[in-house]
Amino acid sequence: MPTFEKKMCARADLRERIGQLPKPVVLTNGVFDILHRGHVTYLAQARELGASLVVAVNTDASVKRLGKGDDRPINTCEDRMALLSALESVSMVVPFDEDTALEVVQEARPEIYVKGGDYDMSAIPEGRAVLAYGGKAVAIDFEHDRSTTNLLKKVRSS
Ligand SMILES: Nc1ncnc2c1ncn2[C@@H]1O[C@H](COP(=O)(O)OP(=O)(O)OP(=O)(O)O)[C@@H](O)[C@H]1O
Ligand SMILES: O=P(O)(O)O[C@@H]1O[C@H]([C@H](O)CO)[C@@H](O)[C@H](O)[C@@H]1O
Repeated sequence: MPTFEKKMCARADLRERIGQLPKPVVLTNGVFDILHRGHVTYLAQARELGASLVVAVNTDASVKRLGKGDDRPINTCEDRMALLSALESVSMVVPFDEDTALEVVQEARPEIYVKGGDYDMSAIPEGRAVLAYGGKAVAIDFEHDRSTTNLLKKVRSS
């Protein structure tokens, strides 16, 4: 097993493994179906806000429920987690099967919760939960105009 795959954490081990990470811990969540420059820039910026970055990744079943398309996700949860684990900015990845990452946030209690600038922190359950226990919720502005959906459109029209 490549060393980076050790960053992949089973959901059942989250509480124990998060306690071993340097603080402050930054946590974010998402689908990350086809990794692109917008994602990696955003993750590098998120990591800069703290000492460790944890990424909670939607399981394949939970991606299906988000309604991004019948053929999504393109990459399995295992593969999406492995790619994220290989990034220098990422300290740990964990899957989640719920509709939101609220339970992950409540279990991990990160000092800082981050999403891309397309989200209003006070309007999402994860952001509200972190603010309620005195943590920080930060929206990071988009730096590159990229999305998995647009990449797929490009591939399909070529
Ligand atoms: N271009 C971007 N710049 C900065 N952050 C981004 C960018 N694209 C996505 N993000 C952030 O990365 C996380 C995961 O995003 P997501 O997987 O939804 O990306 P996406 O490429 O927009 O996907 P999709 O097209 O499937 O909706 C989210 O927190 C989102 O806000
Ligand atoms: O990659 P996405 O589509 O940005 O990820 C989603 O984010 C949602 C957000 O945290 C608001 O709750 C989350 O609910 C959803 O499960 C995806 O992770």
